[in-house]
Amino acid sequence: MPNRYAYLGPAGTFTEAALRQLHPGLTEDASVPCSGVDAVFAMVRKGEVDGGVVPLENSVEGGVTTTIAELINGVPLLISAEAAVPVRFTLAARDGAALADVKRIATHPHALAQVRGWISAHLPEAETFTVSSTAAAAQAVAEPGAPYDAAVCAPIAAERYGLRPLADDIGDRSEAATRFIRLSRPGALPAPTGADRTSLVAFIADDHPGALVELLNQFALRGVNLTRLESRPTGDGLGRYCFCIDAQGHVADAALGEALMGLRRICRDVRFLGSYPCADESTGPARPTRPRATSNADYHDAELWLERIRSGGVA
Ligand SMILES: O=C(O)C(=O)C[C@]1(C(=O)O)C=C[C@@H](O)C=C1
Repeated sequence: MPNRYAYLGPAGTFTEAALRQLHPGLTEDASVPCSGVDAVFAMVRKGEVDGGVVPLENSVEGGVTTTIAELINGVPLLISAEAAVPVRFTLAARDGAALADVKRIATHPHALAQVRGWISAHLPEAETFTVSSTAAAAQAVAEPGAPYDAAVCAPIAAERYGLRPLADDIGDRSEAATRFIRLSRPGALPAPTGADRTSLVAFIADDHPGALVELLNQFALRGVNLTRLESRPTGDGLGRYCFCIDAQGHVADAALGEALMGLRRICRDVRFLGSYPCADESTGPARPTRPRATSNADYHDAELWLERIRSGGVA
């Protein structure tokens, strides 16, 4: 049986586009739409599917909080792949409706945040409503007696649910993109490709001046570039945070491996979330020039040297 993947549905979401980018040719039976990000995590955790695709962050609106909270808490899952999808929004309505008829607009909260400027310029009187996804908004608008007049969704969702676009490309930022991740149950990691990313969550041991700097130094000293740093509440009380970190490189790289060992020594807990190939340059800054002496060969040479002097050899 082919692998089955859960995703934030229904059909026509940007998440489905990400799933298809990661698995071109995936059949309808092998893709399982879920009504929420938490439902995707639950299906993967229970082993009902082989993996799941969820949004992680958007270039305009930032992190998707449900995804981040699920990654931090509960039964650990691994990120085994990522995809970057450009997001272009359409305002779509039932056939026969004109822009002037639109009084109630439905969409996903992240999508709403990306089209706010357009709505206040073109439909300042319209009320907005948030639903579980952009495609769920399109589906709701298409229903007879729908409570909404229009949906902000992907052009493909408008088409799938038989809606007519009233305005295209209504995003306030034309270059907006969302980064999606594929979740897997813990198991063998994807092999290093030379352009990988590693994700983790660090929980500092005790709050003290410089605690965050100490954490960051583990990467800086070893020439490891970070592509994302986000503090999130641990849920244990006000003022308690953990740090979600994405770093360039694979855990199999000596420098990154040593940085993780450093974190393990100084943190209360470190949740490793996976090493996986980078989607493309749009998901992080261009590869930086590594500082001197942080390559795998440099680390190996230093390890051999230490072994030699420990066993009484000549340095
Ligand atoms: O609703 C969708 O179509 C989704 O895939 C979710 C989502 C998000 O969570 O950010 C994905 C991309 C867009 O930024 C808007 C919504």
